[in-house]
Amino acid sequence: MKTITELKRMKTEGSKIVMMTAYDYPTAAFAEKSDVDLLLVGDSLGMVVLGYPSTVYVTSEDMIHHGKAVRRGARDTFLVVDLPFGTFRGSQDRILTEAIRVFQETGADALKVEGADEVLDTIQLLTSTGIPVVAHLGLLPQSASVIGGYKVQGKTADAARKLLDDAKLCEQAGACMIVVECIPHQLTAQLAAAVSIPVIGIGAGAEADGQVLVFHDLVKYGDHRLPKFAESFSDAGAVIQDGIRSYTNAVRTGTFPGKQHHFTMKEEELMNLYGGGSQ
Ligand SMILES: Nc1nc(=O)c2c([nH]1)NC[C@@H]1CN(c3ccc(C(=O)N[C@@H](CCC(=O)O)C(=O)O)cc3)CN21
Ligand SMILES: CC(C)C(=O)C(=O)O
Ligand SMILES: [Mg+2]
Repeated sequence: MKTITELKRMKTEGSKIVMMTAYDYPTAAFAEKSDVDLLLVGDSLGMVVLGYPSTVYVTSEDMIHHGKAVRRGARDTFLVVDLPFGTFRGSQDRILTEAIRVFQETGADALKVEGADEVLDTIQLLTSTGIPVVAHLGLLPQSASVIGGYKVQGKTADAARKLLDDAKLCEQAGACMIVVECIPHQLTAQLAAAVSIPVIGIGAGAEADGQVLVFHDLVKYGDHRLPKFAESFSDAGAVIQDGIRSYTNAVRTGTFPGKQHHFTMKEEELMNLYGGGSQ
């Protein structure tokens, strides 16, 4: 497993860090086999797996349920789990109780929280408790209703300056990594240079220290529209559709099940059955 120290060295050496989301056991196992550096159990699971219209309906129970499955599939990959909407605000007691529960029950290596400002205290609190924290800046899906949708962030000099300040403050608060979402690529370059912790981008250009993509986007699994920044590297949706169509066809035309799928009763038992069985 890549440790934080190794991920930091990758940043310095300029070797790109590969991260993807996973929400279940087989996907996690595939990712580990494919030598993915970091796995994220994103709260995006609410949208791509559970069918909610946004991530705000996701609960800690959801994150724990999927986090445990991913951990079982990838025991040797650095695992980040999102803290869902509303769980890292409020009293320190409440935040700690929630975070400790998710951290312990999933066996995650780090937890991710969206935002800076008031969230900086959370980053500090969790880090000082012994929970590594990944910060998340730029487009914050949990605040989409406030921002007015999924829009590119940091496009003006003022907004960019604020994001640069936030990134430094997240590092100072103890964050071990930063995910930046939907920001101009030039700003990503500046951000990555401004902090010594890895900056992982999504919709943030090639200048980030690494990239993260949602699993369902990168293999095209589902009927959702791909965000503009996403790329699908295979067409799992089409393969799955084909498979299901072939299955329905085979059942209806009688080609499945075939002889090779049959279980067979011994001839002698069959005779007993026809003959009325034991007398
Ligand atoms: N399938 C999926 N992929 C993701 O990357 C993802 C989710 N879901 N759900 C949670 C968040 C939300 N994300 C999103 C979703 C959509 C856009 C999007 O549609 N953006 C516009 C650009 C907006 C602009 O130009 O200002 C686009 O056209 O892609 C961006 C981020 C990223 N995350
Ligand atoms: C888009 C990534 C960074 C995320 O937070 C998620 O998948 O929930
Ligand atoms: Mg998320």
